[in-house]
Amino acid sequence: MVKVTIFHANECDKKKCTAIKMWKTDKARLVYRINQIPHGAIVLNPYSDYSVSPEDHRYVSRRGVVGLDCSWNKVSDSKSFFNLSKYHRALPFLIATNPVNYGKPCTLSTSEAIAATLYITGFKDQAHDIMSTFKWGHTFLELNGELLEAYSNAHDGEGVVNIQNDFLSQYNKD
Ligand SMILES: C[S@@+](CC[C@H](N)C(=O)[O-])C[C@H]1O[C@@H](n2cnc3c(N)ncnc32)[C@H](O)[C@@H]1O
Repeated sequence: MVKVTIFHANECDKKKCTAIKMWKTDKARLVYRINQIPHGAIVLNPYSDYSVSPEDHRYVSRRGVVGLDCSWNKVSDSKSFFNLSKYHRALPFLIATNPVNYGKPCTLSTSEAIAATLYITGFKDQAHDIMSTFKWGHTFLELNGELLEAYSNAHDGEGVVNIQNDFLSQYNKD
């Protein structure tokens, strides 16, 4: 089982916060201090130049994955948080299905971002288990199913980005 940690910035509407729901259902540990973040874990940073890929399997399995649950309005102020880990990663193109950002590309909830990371790095059962907590969770895995599967079969980050770019150029043609 992959260790899932979420740094909670206390900026959310608690009723809608997917991190709190993951904590309540024992799917994640919530932390409020930076020194509680496990060293060497993969930190999910939408602005990273490096993509999550199957090559991260080893780090995810040994050290876990970390999300930053903060407001999207403040996420660009969080560079110092994201720079804490050498292993910060962005997710490739995926579409959110959570009620707050339904249909938006790349603006995923913390739970969607963590589930997608687990899926791509080879922990598919845990990804399904996390999404099963949310009414809309199965839609996230279904709508993004082909892309997630293709990303999970890539060799490395470059391979993931190539799959994303091929998909987007095809999509823009149609
Ligand atoms: C900005 S918070 C918003 C949380 C939202 N309030 C909730 O309840 O889930 C979402 C977090 O998920 C991760 N995340 C979302 N989309 C991502 C992406 N495209 N690439 C990398 N991480 C992403 C990041 O850790 C980001 O800080």
